[in-house]
Order: sequence, then C-alpha cells, then structure tokens
Amino acid sequence: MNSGAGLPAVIDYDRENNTITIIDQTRLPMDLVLKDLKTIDDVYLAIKNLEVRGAPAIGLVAAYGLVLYAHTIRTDDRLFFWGQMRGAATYLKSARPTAVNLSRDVDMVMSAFQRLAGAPVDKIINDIEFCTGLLKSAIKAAEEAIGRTGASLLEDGDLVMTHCNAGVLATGGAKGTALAPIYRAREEGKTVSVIACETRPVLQGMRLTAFELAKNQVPVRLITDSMAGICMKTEPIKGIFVGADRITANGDVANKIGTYSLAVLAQAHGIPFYVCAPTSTIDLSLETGSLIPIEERDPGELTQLWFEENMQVPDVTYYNPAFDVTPYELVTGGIITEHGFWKPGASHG
Ligand SMILES: CSC[C@@H](O)[C@@H](O)C(=O)COP(=O)(O)O
Repeated sequence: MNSGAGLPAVIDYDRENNTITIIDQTRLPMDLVLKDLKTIDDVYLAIKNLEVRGAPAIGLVAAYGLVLYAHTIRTDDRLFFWGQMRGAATYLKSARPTAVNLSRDVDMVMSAFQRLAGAPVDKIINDIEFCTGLLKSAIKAAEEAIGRTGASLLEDGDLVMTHCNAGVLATGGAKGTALAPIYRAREEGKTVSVIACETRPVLQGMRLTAFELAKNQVPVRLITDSMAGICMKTEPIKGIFVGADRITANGDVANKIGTYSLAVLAQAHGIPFYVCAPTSTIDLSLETGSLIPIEERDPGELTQLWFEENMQVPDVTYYNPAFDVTPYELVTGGIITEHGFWKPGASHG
C-alpha cells in the first residue's frame, strides 16, 4: 500500500501474517527500509527507538500493536486474555510520555475491548481491528481538513518555515499535520516553498521533512536550527507551521524541542506562528503546559547519534529534553484542527 505521498505506507497491518510493517525512520534518508513488527516487544521498541515517531503515528502503531497482540494470544480464557491485554496496553503507553495520542489511542482500543467483554473472542479481535482501521481513516480525514484551512492562508509563491517532521511520516496518514497546508496548496495549484529546520539532536527536519518534501517535489531549503533567526529577519516568511504532541486546555503546545525558540523568534519578527494538530492531540485534562510530561532521552543522542565517533567530553553533563512547551500567547497565528481554528475554552469539536 502507498502513503499517497510518494512513499510506501508508513504503517501497514497485514492480518494474514499478523504483521505490522513500518518505514524504519531511523534509516532515512540514506535507506528507505521497511521493517516488520511481529511481537509486542517489536512494537514497543519501534516506538521507543523512533523507528516510528510523530504523535499520531505512535498512537496508530500502538493501536495496531494491540490488535497484533490479541491475535497472538487469542484464547477463550477471558480473564487471562483481558489481563494480558491490559499489561500490553500499559507497556506500550510507557514507551514515550509526551504525545497524548499514544495513551489516548491505546485507551480507545482498550475501551472497545472492554465494551465487548462478553462477546466471542473472534468478535472482540475483529472489532478492535475495525476500530483501529477507523482511527487510521480519522487521521487521514483530519489531515485533509487541516490542509484545507491551512492552505487558505497561503498564496502562490509563499515561503513558510517548519520544524521537526509533522508530515506523512509522523502520522501514517495522507498529508501530515503541519505539512498538510503545503500539500493542499499544491493541489490547489499554488507552489509554496519551505525552509526546514534540521531539528537537533535527532535531525527529523533534515532526515525526514527535507526527504519527504523533496520526494513530493515541494521546494525545500534546509537550515540548521541556529539559522532560523537570520532567515526570519531576511526572508519573506509568510508563517511558521509546526505540529504538536499535546495541547493543554489553556492552549499551551508541547512539540519537538526547539519549537518554543522558533515561536519567540517569530513573535520578535512579526511572523504568524501556526500549530496544526488534530483534536485528538488536545488534552483537556491538563490545565497548562507545565503539567505535560516531557520526555528526556539518552544523552547519546547529543554525543553520538549520527556521528562516527563518540564526542562525549569527560566531566560534562548532558541535558536532552525531546520536547518543549510553547505558551499559547506565542501561537500568534492560531491552532488549526480538523474543525478550523481552535481556541482555549472551546470544546474539541
Ligand atoms: C504530526 S506530528 C507532530 C509532532 O509529533 C512532531 O512535531 C514531533 O514533535 C515529533 O517528535 P518525535 O520525537 O520525532 O516523535
């Protein structure tokens, strides 16, 4: 199956072989490699190690992970079945803490499972698989809608900036979130070019966004994160478009580390800052962004990853938060969801 973005499906589930196939994003852009996930541990590690990453994509692969696991342990012993599934759900949710989509999608599958508690095991498994298929369709539909709203802000010849990867690789959908307006604008006959920030330390902007956009013939220029300020000062940037991992009730936005710095710079330069995210990324249970759990990752990502040599300096400590929180007042353009612009205080829909 194709992702519709010049790539194979980012996440695909084959029921016959009870296998999830993903694009292994740690191998991009050098190698476009598909990887099979056959066990719950495979799924957990794929999320943890960023083989599949991006808020909607990790939720989707975890949901398929539960389907895969249900097929694997299929048994008429309901108590055992339920206990094992609950353990698997907790395990998958622990892979990464910041993106709310992971726990939300796992919980969604588990509540479908619970609702069917008295049904035959085959029916339960069929239904949770169906539910996961619906989730995938909902991701695609949300992206189309986000794309339409976002593209209405763009004109032919515009230049935008983005950070990390909030494209198809991050969602397993059709257009991504922050990149959806750009893909949609192109469908409307408008060429929009993109400045992609490389996104230290794991380089999602360089390895994934630049790759994905180039593959789709979208003009893209890569910069290091430290070049964003000079670009905002000297280039006619129409807007900054980023995705989100979790948006709290007051509108604060957790997204890839470096997003907050871009929002501060954008405000200083009078450039609108837009966050594109499906409503499933809004977490009304948290009042403010300070309550969002921020994932801290291995310092090896600073000292080693993507380099031949270990560059760890003796007697130096390292700090590697994977996300930061941008306060709502810096989201000057607004938060674009599948229902149009969302403001704190409004319900999801
Ligand atoms: C549409 S995805 C939005 C976010 O998940 C994305 O911007 C991001 O921060 C991804 O971080 P990652 O650590 O690569 O999973």
